This record gives sequence, C-alpha cells and structure tokens, in this order.
Amino acid sequence: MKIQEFSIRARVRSFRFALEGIAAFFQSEHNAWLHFMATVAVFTLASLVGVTKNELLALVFAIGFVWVAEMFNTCIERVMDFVSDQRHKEIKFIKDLAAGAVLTAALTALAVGAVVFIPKLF
Ligand SMILES: Nc1ncnc2c1ncn2[C@@H]1O[C@H](COP(=O)(O)OP(=O)(O)OP(=O)(O)O)[C@@H](O)[C@H]1O
Repeated sequence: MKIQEFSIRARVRSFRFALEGIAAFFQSEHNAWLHFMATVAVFTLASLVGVTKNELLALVFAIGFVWVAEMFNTCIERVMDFVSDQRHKEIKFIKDLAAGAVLTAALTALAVGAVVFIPKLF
C-alpha cells in the first residue's frame, strides 16, 4: 500500500465525509432521532437536577457509546443487505449480534443514568 503524504486538505475532506455520514444517519434512520431526543432529555435533566463534573463525563461517555453502537449497527445492517437480499442464517446471526451490541450499550447507559439520577430524584 502506498503511504500518502500528510495533507491538511485531505484531512478536512475526510472530516467532511464523516459529517456527511452523520447527516445520512439522521436522514435514513428513525433511531437517530430517538437517540437525539433521549440525548436532549438526559442533558436537560442533568442541568435541572445538577450533576458533578465526573457525573457529566459518565453521562457523555454513556450517550456517546450508544450513538457509536447504533451507527455501527446501521453499517452492519446495510452491508448485510448489500451483500445479499436472501434470507441466510449467517446474516441473521450477524444482524442479531449487532442489535445485541446496541442493546448492551443502551443497558449500560441506562445503568449509568440510574446511578447518576436516582439519588438526586428520590
Ligand atoms: N437476510 C436476512 N437473513 C436472515 N435474517 C434476517 C435477514 N435480514 C434480517 N433478518 C432478521 O431480521 C432482524 C431485523 O433485521 P433488519 O435488517 O430489518 O433490522 P431492523 O429491524 O431494521 O433494525 P433497526 O430497527 O435497528 O433498523 C435481524 O436482526 C434478523 O434477525
């Protein structure tokens, strides 16, 4: 593989493609809007009840973790649909595992949210 020279222009281009990817995620996936609303709700609640810097960091990481898991899940679903439009047990395994990863991330975020908010609310 040819090693390319570092170029600010190429980096800016890659960054633009990444932003286009995020925009496409919002345009094509209803789940993106659900995550967005959940993200707004969490930060609104955090500002209302007041959180420490460490609690805020935990919330930011937990939410980012869910966003990243959902985006990779979407990539995996798209790749699988592109590879084959037939039903296949290997595709089922791959898609179910990717969905399981999202669920794991969401449960992790729920646990973080519970640890941060429950003592402040009850
Ligand atoms: N080609 C296939 N072969 C076998 N099983 C499949 C196939 N495509 C989908 N499935 C099954 O259907 C489930 C849902 O797949 P699908 O691609 O429709 O995701 P989705 O329900 O749209 O997910 P999301 O709500 O995250 O967008 C998969 O987890 C898998 O169990």
